[in-house]
Amino acid sequence: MSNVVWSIAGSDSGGGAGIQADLKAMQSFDVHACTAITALTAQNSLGVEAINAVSTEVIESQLLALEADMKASVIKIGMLANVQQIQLVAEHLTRYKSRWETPPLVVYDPVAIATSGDALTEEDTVDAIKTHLLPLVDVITPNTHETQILTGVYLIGPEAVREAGQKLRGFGAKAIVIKGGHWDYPKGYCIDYCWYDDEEYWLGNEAINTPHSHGTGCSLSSVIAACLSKGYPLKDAFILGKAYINKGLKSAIRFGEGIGPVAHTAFPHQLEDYPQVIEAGSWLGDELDFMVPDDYNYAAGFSPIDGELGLYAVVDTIDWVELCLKNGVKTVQLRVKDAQSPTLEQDIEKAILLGKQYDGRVFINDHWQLAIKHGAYGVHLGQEDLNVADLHAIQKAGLRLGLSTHGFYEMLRAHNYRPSYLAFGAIYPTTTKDMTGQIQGLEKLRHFVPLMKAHYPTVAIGGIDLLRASEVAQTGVGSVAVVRAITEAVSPEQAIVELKQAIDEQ
Ligand SMILES: Cc1ncc(COP(=O)(O)OP(=O)(O)O)c(N)n1
Ligand SMILES: Cc1ncsc1CCOP(=O)(O)O
Ligand SMILES: [Mg+2]
Repeated sequence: MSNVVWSIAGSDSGGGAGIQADLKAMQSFDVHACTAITALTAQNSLGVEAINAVSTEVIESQLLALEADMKASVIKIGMLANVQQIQLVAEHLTRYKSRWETPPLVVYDPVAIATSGDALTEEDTVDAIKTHLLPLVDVITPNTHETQILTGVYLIGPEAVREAGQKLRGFGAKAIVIKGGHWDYPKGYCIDYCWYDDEEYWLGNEAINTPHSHGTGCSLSSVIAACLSKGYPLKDAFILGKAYINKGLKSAIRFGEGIGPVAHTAFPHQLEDYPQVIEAGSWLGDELDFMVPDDYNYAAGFSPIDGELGLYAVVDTIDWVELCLKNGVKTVQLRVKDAQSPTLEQDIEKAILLGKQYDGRVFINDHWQLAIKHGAYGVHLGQEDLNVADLHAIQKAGLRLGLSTHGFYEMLRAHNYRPSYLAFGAIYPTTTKDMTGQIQGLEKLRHFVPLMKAHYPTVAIGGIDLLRASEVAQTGVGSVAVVRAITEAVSPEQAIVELKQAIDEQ
């Protein structure tokens, strides 16, 4: 995918919102932003004095120039000043979607200007948006006010938010992000909602108390567009957008007499800036009336691990466990995927004993009941296991808990459980496990590590061989987990020595 993103939006002479905000936000996420300007607004920190719509001819000339040479992977749309502009943009999007070899994703932030020219309050404008534009939109990002204008639903609680989302889908938008910045429910919190592919995602954090929030909507949707262009799934783009805005609000300052703009900083690497993933049973989940499942079983705060995990061998037999421990691997996981294996329990028991004999940390994958029964050092679980494993029992037995994460949403979900370590993957393609659509790459690992390293031991896994081990270790990740780099090596003993050298483990 190309990292070219277009912003079709209005210029804000005050530099805080519109095209100006879009360019800064996209720059922070390292994509190239092109623009097609729809209106020249005259505004400052005190308000909008005029909206000077650009003619459809001039907009079209910008779009044609970009199309000829700099096609976008994602197109972000902001202010459209009148029905003619909406129709023109819809016509062009229709062509891009049907003719381009890689059709662009469309992110639409329906801007309602609050003073003169109130773009979204004209009935024919709203009708044109619903009829012409929304069927072409992949992600719509309205705030509370814009959601109410487009759907007629007043957002008085989570059910109303879901209903509004459903209406927007009914108009054709494929995915919905409803921004809760003006919602104040529960009091003092900012809650945002995302829906796509039949799943809903809720994020929340304490509201950040600043008047200087001009341009947050434009910036959030621009970050979402940039992250989609970089290949992040929407739930991760949503998280990163929120974290970027939170970080920007904390350092926002005024430049005129009125409301200052949200600050544009950089990729958010402080966990404190990130929102919470809201799950059923949590305090925020209760406030939002989320249904708590019958087998609800939440526990947080698992036994800590002293230091980093270093070279981490993930193997499927007792012989491999023994070979690794004997050759100085200090972290080993027994990963038996055949739950019907007749020797399962005896293998787990033996692996745990070997761990004690060689003073190694032996984790058991999946089979947490047997891990507890035989007193393992720890268990490793996936995200789906969080819904079914008895986390209380694992915690009470003092076992360490390692959790898999594939992206930023899962990372924050895992953080709700305060596990003993976090694994991130798959870094590269692998043949050991089907990781289709979940390859993270080194760039995302470079963001994961600084974000989580201060809070957890970190592990990178997936497709890591001897050649790649040092570039992975250079990200600062505390552990490199491998299967084939050891089990398919000509000399596994030699591979262990070389892998340890590559990750600089003494
Ligand atoms: C260190 C480490 N990281 C990730 C995984 C994957 O675990 P999971 O998501 O539970 O998938 P399976 O391994 O069960 O297929 C792991 N095992 N170890
Ligand atoms: C279990 C697992 N989880 C994510 S990738 C992976 C397999 C890693 O195997 P390899 O090191 O052979 O690529
Ligand atoms: Mg597992």
